[in-house]
Amino acid sequence: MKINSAEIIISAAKPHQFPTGPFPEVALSGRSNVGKSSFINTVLGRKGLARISQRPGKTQTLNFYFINERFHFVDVPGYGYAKVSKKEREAWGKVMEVYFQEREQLKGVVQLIDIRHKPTEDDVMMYDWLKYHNCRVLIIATKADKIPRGKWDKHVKEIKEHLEMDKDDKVVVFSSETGLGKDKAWKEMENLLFS
Ligand SMILES: Nc1nc2c(ncn2[C@@H]2O[C@H](COP(=O)(O)OP(=O)(O)OP(=O)(O)O)[C@@H](O)[C@H]2O)c(=O)[nH]1
Ligand SMILES: [Mg+2]
Repeated sequence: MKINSAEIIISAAKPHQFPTGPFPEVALSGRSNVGKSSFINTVLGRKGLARISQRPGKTQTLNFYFINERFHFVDVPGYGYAKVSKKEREAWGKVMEVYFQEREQLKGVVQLIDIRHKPTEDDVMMYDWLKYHNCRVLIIATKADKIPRGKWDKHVKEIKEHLEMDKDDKVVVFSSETGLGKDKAWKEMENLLFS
């Protein structure tokens, strides 16, 4: 996809701040530090657009990016970050629930998983929860530059098995470092957004 324009339009802390336009959107989900913001920057070819955290758990709002005046990317705070207080976690849980359950513009979720490790309990819970709510999910197996190419297939197979993935959901091997998988990721995201 050719990117003509990409800008952040709002960092929303509450549902009433979500943009109300008719544009379709995909949300990025995944553990803290897995590489969601990096993924956004890489696929858009905009280096500093989404902030890359030095400290995990930094993204504490739903960040809406408006692309080509046609669709949204939504950067969602990472789960599995222990240093956030229980109260904060619960408040966030509510915002997220409203978002994933009620957002009509949401056409699919891109869930990032670190290709090096088996999906964590949090990863499995998130995937199950999304499936329970009938979301279409694209799995991005990211940080592929960190393991040898010869191991990719085996790790992808493990991800599929651990998540007990739907036959219809796809896995794309990806690296924000090298740009590997960018075209495939776009093909699948366009499919979610526009079909
Ligand atoms: N080698 C390598 N490093 C990556 C890749 N993607 C992200 N990183 C690094 O992983 C760290 C976390 O990346 P972020 O994009 O900030 O992760 P995030 O999921 O947005 O994190 P939160 O916003 O805290 O949930 C950064 O140091 C990135 O440079 C990748 O594909 N390969
Ligand atoms: Mg982030």
